[in-house]
Amino acid sequence: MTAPLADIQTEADIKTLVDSFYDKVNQDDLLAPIFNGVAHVNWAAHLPAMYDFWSSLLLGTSRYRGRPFPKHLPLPVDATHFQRWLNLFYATVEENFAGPNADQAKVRALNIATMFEYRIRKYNSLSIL
Ligand code: HEM
Repeated sequence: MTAPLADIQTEADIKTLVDSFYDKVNQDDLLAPIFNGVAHVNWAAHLPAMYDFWSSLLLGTSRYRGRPFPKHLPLPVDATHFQRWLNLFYATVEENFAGPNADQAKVRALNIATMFEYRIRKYNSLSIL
């Protein structure tokens, strides 16, 4: 029998979550070209920003002070990309963790992805008028 999974509780857990998630993103046929081909993401800077982001949301550390939405607005992404992003994120959480913070991670991701997708779609439809 395998041991039950623990919840997301420490900075090391946040790092596991973020690193495992972006490993999946980097192997994904739909998302990897956006991160690497379109946005040319500097992973050495992006990963620490994402540790801060998830640490703020899940551990209440308030370390993240950025505004993520503007970085997403110019990207060529639609609901398909956000659905894939969520699938990979949920899979990462469920492979590694279980508990209230793990559930919270999925809820926050779903809410933010839904809001980003809506705002990008709205912006793109208005700009062709
Ligand atoms: C289609 C899905 C998504 C794509 C393709 C995407 C792509 C990107 C890219 C290219 C960046 C900029 C990295 C850089 O600074 O070079 C970024 C930053 C970021 N993304 Fe996403 N993203 C997606 C969804 C999400 C979602 C759902 C969330 C939140 C749950 C999120 C949170 C962030 C945050 C916090 C940053 C850092 C912004 C900063 O530097 O302050 N992203 N993303």
